[in-house]
Amino acid sequence: MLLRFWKMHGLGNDFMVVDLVTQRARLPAQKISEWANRHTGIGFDQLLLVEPPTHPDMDFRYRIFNADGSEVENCGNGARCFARFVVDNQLTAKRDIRVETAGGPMLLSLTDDARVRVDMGPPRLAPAEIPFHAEMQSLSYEVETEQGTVSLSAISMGNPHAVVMVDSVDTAPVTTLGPLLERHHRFPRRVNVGFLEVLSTRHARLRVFERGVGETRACGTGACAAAVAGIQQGVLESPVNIDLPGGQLTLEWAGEGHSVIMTGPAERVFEGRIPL
Ligand SMILES: N[C@H](CCC[C@H](N)C(=O)O)C(=O)O
Repeated sequence: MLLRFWKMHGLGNDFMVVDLVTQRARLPAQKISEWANRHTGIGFDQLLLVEPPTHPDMDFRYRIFNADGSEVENCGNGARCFARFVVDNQLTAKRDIRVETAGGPMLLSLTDDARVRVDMGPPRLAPAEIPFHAEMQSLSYEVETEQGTVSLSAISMGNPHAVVMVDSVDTAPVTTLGPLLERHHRFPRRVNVGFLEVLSTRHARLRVFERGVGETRACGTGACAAAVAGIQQGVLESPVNIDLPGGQLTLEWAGEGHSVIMTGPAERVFEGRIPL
């Protein structure tokens, strides 16, 4: 069969998006990493699947696979593209779309200025929920690595994030410390690693070494985790604009127990079909 898909991106974090509501297909795991290859495949950071919901109060099931084929709990940039995809493909007439993910429910809303607003749900801060090995919950943790002791925040947006404060993202050790922390034994399910430079209480820069991918042009859940870490430590205030290499996201968070709200763009690049 030929599988229909859209190539999309959110601030350069790019996706293959597949409708499994009107198409019936089983996608073998090894196909994902083949298709993700930027030279011999389609090329993407993540594969996003649009599926019928398993819960009656949800509109869709939203599944996410990294380029290495690993299935993960959440993808923020992908959520905005998911909303654009299901509306533009007439899979829903709604403008507020409830999706179930492995990391919990989210509400996706198309805004008047063609951006997408996502209620990402509340961050999880308890070490066991991240998961992260620590004696007790803290705003930041000291983690021993081959490059010395690193101070970081550990936060889950359904998927695990480490946030490292840096003086400049331009000189941050993304390609050396990123992989060391991604696979650090204290993160038993690996971790996404964000490097956060605070410019003012309402503005910051961020680079992310993503679990299962490497550095991406943007990471939505990473921006959420960075905003939570900065607000908790009193160096950022809500709402905060975070500049990633691919562009800017706006994050809002009213504090522990409240959802993180992320707003940003979602673009379609092309439509395609691939033999399956
Ligand atoms: N690499 C992430 C999944 C994609 C997250 C990112 N693309 C986003 O926009 O949130 C993980 O393994 O948890």
